[in-house]
Amino acid sequence: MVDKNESGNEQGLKKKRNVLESTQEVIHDALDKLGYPQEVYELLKEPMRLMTVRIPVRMDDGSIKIFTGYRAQHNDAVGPTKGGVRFHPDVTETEVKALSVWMSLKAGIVDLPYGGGKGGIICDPREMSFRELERLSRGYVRAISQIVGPTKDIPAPDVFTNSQIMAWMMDEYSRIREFDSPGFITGKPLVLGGSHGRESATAKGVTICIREAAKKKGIDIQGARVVVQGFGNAGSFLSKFMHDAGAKVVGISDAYGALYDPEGLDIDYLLDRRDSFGTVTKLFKDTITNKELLELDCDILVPAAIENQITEDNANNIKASIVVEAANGPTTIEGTKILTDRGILLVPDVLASSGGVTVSYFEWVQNNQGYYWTEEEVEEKLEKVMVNAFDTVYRTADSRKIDMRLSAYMVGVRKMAEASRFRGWI
Ligand SMILES: NC(=O)C1=CN([C@@H]2O[C@H](COP(=O)(O)OP(=O)(O)OC[C@H]3O[C@@H](n4cnc5c(N)ncnc54)[C@H](O)[C@@H]3O)[C@@H](O)[C@H]2O)C=CC1
Ligand SMILES: O=C(O)CCC(=O)C(=O)O
Repeated sequence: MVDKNESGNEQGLKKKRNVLESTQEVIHDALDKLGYPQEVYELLKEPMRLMTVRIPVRMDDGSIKIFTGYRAQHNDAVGPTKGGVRFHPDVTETEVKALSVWMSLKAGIVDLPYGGGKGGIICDPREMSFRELERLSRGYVRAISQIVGPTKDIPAPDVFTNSQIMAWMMDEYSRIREFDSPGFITGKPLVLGGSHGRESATAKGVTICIREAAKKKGIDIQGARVVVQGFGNAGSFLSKFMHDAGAKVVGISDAYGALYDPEGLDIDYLLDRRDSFGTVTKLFKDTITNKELLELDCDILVPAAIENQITEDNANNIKASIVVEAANGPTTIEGTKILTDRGILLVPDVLASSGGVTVSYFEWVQNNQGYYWTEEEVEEKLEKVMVNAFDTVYRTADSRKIDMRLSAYMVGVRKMAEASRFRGWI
């Protein structure tokens, strides 16, 4: 049977089914290399729980529309599950499952007391009003309220969700439980118990990984040419950080196209003009495609949008020396192999994009203790965590002569495998 989503995008779904299968392949390899038996793989290859919900929403024109949503909880042996909620027309069950597995790996790599979770709703928020989005966000929380909570599963922002949506979700959960529950969700506005540094945390973590990878490759960030796919939360902050560090951001993109200037784009202007969904290219006539963007001549390429962007079809045309994955799952297994064989240093998603969940953890800790940190404290702690994680994954790859994705999976999977064993699950 074809796993069809609302937009009927079967081809997209086929690709996304591969996302879970690819992840399973690498987990299998990682567990094998670590000497775990097959039963550990059987436990970790899929989320332990998946909830599918149907959410009726009153639209502004008075009609009722039913949306489908998911929440996947991969493994909670280490602690409560944690991960973002995505609002996107191409969301599928398979994608959400894979995203929850990646969250477990991230938590393992940066050593957080969490397992992985992830949620998604099939919808296009770009075509919904503010109030429709509020009703959808609240409806989703009501639908999943039994399986989430500050000590069970803690959501956060992801593609096309933001701090306003987190605020509505937190408010709805607090109403259901009848007490204020800031620790139910992270990525909140500062006035509702959000953390300094969360909004830019994913990009900050990616920036640290780029800096560390550049050192390994002998590339000077000053003057390095950078291409960033996606100009939302991850991509726009990253472009700004790279620009401020003296790099030349020569290409950026959004869902509608891409901009290229070999002399460097005016990042401050683009940041000023982008909308809340990370759209900016619609303002320009002279655009290129996302496909062309990925193949531009540059030193550092950062996919910061969606899955399956670097595949066997284009990996041979990538010109960057370093690819750092801010997005989840932007490179397929085949793409990874081609880039690695070509000597391109690939810093995988589960490491590179783990700054977001790290500062989400800091936010949750602050909510739990009711004591809030300064921006400097958050930055300092994030810096330490990311440098340490990069170093561990790089050294494992180097000593075992494997690519950084496999090494990151080995680092990431170990804690949950051990925790599952101590709990007597395997
Ligand atoms: N926001 C966060 O804290 C984290 C995000 N990520 C990952 O980073 C990636 C981007 O997420 P955010 O920046 O948060 O999302 P966002 O919603 O803020 O921005 C998404 C960007 O991707 C573009 N985009 C959407 N569909 C596209 C398509 N089909 N082709 C090309 N571009 C497309 C959008 O136009 C926008 O510029 C995702 O893979 C997400 O899972 C990973 C870790 C944490
Ligand atoms: O901040 C979080 O808890 C999760 C972020 C996320 O969804 C991700 O890293 O993909």
